[in-house]
Amino acid sequence: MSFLALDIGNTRLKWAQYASAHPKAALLSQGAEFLENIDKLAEGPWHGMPVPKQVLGCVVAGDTVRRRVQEQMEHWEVVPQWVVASESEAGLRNGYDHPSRLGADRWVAMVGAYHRMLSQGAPLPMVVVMVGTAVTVEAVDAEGKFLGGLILPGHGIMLRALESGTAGLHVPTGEVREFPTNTSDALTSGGTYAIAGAVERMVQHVRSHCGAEPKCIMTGGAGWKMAPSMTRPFELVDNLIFDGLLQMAQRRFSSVAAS
Ligand SMILES: Nc1ncnc2c1ncn2[C@@H]1O[C@H](COP(=O)(O)OP(=O)(O)O)[C@@H](O)[C@H]1O
Ligand SMILES: CC(C)(COP(=O)(O)O)[C@@H](O)C(=O)NCCC(=O)O
Ligand SMILES: [K+]
Repeated sequence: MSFLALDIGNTRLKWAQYASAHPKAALLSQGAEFLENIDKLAEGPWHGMPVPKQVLGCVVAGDTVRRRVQEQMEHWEVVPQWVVASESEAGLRNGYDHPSRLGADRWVAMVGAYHRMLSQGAPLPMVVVMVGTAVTVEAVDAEGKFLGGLILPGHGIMLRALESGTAGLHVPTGEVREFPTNTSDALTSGGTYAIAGAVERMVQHVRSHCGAEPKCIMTGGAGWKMAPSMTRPFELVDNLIFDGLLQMAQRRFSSVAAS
């Protein structure tokens, strides 16, 4: 009866198995694999897993990776569904010029964030930050309209770009400091505050556009690294994408999920 949620980013595949396709369903098992290890899912972490009844995922790592993951599910005879961002789904409306060109992970994370915010009280505008390979900073109004968002390089990409574009920046990872006094700390702090600064600008944009203080919510594999350096309180959520996939799955599979 179980439901398998998949979040395939540019660095890692994250998976979570739930008792059913419902936001309140019990989490049965979960894991994460770097993309170089995804060809061993069936013989590794997924070996002996009860056959899921439904699979819903989002993938931004390209068609080859998606096919490699599908191969790991062939013995299950379940047809996975992959989210494509649309004009509207699960209470969200998509303000992108070309809605389907919005990264599926961004769309799903916003759905998760929106329902989380609604469950906590009166509707508020939101800033949704996802810190993964790349960093995305989304603006959503209190009615669930995605207004637009920023894409920035993540920590790793920023460091690699600086290393490859200069002669003198090959140093170990440093600490975040207000006034860095060595190259390692200068690089680490520069990247962290570049992200924090971009987020702060988006908070200002949302506040003046919506006329209300936004709820700020952050997720992604490197979210914990950013949390202490933000200029305002952020709710750090383990995986907004799984929350969003459960919301979408409940609506997409409702007739079967009820049985
Ligand atoms: N235990 C960890 N394993 C992998 N990446 C981690 C870990 N902790 C932090 N990270 C950071 O998180 C980023 C990957 O986050 P993730 O959400 O998996 O990205 P994506 O969704 O783009 O694949 C990496 O850039 C890495 O710096
Ligand atoms: C922005 C992203 C690269 C983020 O990827 P991630 O860091 O999650 O691996 C991904 O959402 C993507 O490829 N988006 C398509 C372009 C867009 O959203 O405009
Ligand atoms: K991601």
